[in-house]
Amino acid sequence: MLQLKNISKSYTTGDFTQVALDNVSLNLRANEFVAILGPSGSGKTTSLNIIGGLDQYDSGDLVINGKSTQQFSESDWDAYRNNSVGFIFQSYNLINHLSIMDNVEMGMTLSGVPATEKREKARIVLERVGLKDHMHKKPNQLSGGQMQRVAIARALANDPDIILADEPTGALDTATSEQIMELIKEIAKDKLVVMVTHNPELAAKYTDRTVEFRDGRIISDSNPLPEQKVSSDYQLKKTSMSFLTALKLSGKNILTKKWRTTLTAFASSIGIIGIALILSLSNGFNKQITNYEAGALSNFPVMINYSAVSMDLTEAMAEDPEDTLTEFPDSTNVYPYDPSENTIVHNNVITKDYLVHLEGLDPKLVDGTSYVRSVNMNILKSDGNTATAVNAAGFTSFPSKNGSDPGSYLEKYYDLLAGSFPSKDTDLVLILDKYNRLDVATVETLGLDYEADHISFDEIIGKEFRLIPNDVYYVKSGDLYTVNGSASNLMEMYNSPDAVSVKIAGIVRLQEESPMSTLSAGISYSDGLAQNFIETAQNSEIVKAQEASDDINVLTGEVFSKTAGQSAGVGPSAMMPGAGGSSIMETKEGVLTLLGASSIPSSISIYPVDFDAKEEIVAYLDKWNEGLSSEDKIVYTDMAALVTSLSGGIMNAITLVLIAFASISLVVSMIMIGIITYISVLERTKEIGVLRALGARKKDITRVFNAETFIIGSFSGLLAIGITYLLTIPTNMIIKSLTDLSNVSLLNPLHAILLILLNVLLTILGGFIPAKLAARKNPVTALRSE
Ligand SMILES: Nc1ncnc2c1ncn2[C@@H]1O[C@H](COP(=O)(O)OP(=O)(O)OP(=O)(O)O)[C@@H](O)[C@H]1O
Repeated sequence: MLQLKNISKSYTTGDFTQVALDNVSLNLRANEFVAILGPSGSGKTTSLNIIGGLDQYDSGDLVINGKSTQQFSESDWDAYRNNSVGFIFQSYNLINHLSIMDNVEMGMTLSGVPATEKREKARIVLERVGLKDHMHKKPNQLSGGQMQRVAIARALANDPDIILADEPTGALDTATSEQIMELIKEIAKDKLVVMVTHNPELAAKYTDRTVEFRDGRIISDSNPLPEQKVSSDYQLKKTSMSFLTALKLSGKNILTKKWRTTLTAFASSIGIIGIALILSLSNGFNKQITNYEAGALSNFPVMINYSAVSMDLTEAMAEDPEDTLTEFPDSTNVYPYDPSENTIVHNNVITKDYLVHLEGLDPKLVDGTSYVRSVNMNILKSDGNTATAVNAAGFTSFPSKNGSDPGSYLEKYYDLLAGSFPSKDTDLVLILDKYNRLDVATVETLGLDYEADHISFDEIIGKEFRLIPNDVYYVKSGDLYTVNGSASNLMEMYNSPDAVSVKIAGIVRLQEESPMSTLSAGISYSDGLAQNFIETAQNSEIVKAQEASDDINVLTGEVFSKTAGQSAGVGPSAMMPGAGGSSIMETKEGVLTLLGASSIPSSISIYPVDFDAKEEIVAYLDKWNEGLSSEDKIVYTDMAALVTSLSGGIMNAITLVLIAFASISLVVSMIMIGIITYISVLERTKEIGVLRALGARKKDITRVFNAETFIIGSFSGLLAIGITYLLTIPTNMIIKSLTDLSNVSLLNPLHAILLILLNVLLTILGGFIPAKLAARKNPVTALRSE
């Protein structure tokens, strides 16, 4: 039971106001077939749209089953159209990209009818309209009459109380019109059917009642119904389109324009491809750097030198760290300052306790430790007849590890070219550079022909030197000690039973795949050898004599000119045997160290097993410094950290700049998506009208277009990532040929996922305004569009 009470409706276009309905009152029975007749422009369609809730009246009231609609909200109208009204249009208004079945189901989809029930109901109504065999076709595969049957099935599917038909046979031939009218008449048996028609014969033949309009007013009614009191029990079931339905709808629409979508997706993927490539390169380079750290740089030892840079380098480089001074002042004054206050060099005083602390370091973290000891080991070599002193300045000590074979570090990183790795303290190794070169000074030390073009390994393996203990090496003459010097004496010393024989056990070279070397080429000995020498030296006569004499150098007889604290004489350069000897000889401590009285090394290098171990080692070293005054701290140098913090920072900066550039194309693609969506809105205007007529809310329309941009965004994101993965192949080939680094371009899967999400978000944003515009479209105008 439907009542139109004094309904008026007018349309204003510019200054012109057209009254479409003028105070129309009409009572309709719950079960009758009403024809609305009248000349063109008399207000027939307007009244139908108002009855169907597609258009809203200006004044009056539409009463549905006794319930006034004056207070209806937009969603009430949406629900009313969906629950209670079925529309049949002259031009069918089917959604062309959906199958017949989907078209019929749409109203039920909007009201959330479960899938199986929906399918069953659609099947029943399609059978009823005689389209059982055409269910899976698309609308454009049907004849006009069949399409109108689909429209009737759609109107019936949700079992509404009211069917509104606007010239349903207007586009059909006479025979088909009759069939359709029969169908509608049959429907009208248990429903209210209101049909607008221009054809009085059809009206007379099929309908129960004719209402005639003219100039927006009813001029005749063949079977009027007096006003009746109806109690209101009218309930509405709200509609809502799930995002999945929106996706399905837009997905099917997109399938009808595959090429356009693909091209759009490709164009909008370009920005993401740019960013993905940049990220993959930067990620790859960072990985290379990390590998480099873990490989090459992990082999960089943590060094505890006599002097170290104690402050943050950057801070030290700023001339005025407190930022209190004016640059290039106009002042006529000079400002005195003490540069030592800003000193960045820290002197480490390594003590026995510190060495004990180092012993507590977990051996699993270290490959080896090497020490620089400033002791002058008395080394002689012999050609069989004469012995000569060897300048051991070029000798280095290779890293070794407590409790392991002396050669374990070398075995890990070096190839054995001849002989064997050192297995005892008296084994020396000869380290060659990657070209198998050896500097002539070392060749000479070995007693070989340094002018020769090449020297066979055989001539080197087994070369012998002898270490002469202080008590044999130095003789007392008067109050002083001298080297037991003449040539025959040297031979005698060489043959002394106390002399320790050391031999070149093997020739080694850094492994090709090994990280870079920090050991220099030349003769290298184990720290055990130096420790043994020092142990004997500590009890030697000359050491005891020097310890007893505070101011006289027992070797030269000179008076010490400096005390230890005063001089830089105990620094590493001065402590190097043979180098800077004059300076070291100026203090008692220096001379004692040189003679082997001190077991404290001047410098320690700890070789970590890997990069993580290095972090732990550094943390362990930091522990020592806790609570110590800055002077007493032992400052280490972590070369690897210095290198990596610089390279990592630069890499990140470059990445950011490049991403900023690539982002410009993202903005462009956003605008493009906006345009494409707008075009889609224009193309789908009719569909918007149909959906609104079926009860879709404005929100649902927005959702349909958001779903469309979601699909395009996901597709273009996936496309971008796919293309990026493909592009990394040639990129890597080019980088490999240019830099010899392999697999540099490497897209992090997490970045890939984030970029896809970003792209989806941006496309939805780009299409947001057109989607909102679509939702605002007036359903009546949308339905009229072609
Ligand atoms: N959206 C609109 N904007 C402006 N005027 C409108 C609008 N819709 C309808 N009208 C006007 O309202 C009047 C009634 O239109 P309506 O479509 O109801 O007529 P009708 O009787 O259905 O005509 P026809 O038989 O030609 O379809 C007409 O003069 C029409 O121009």
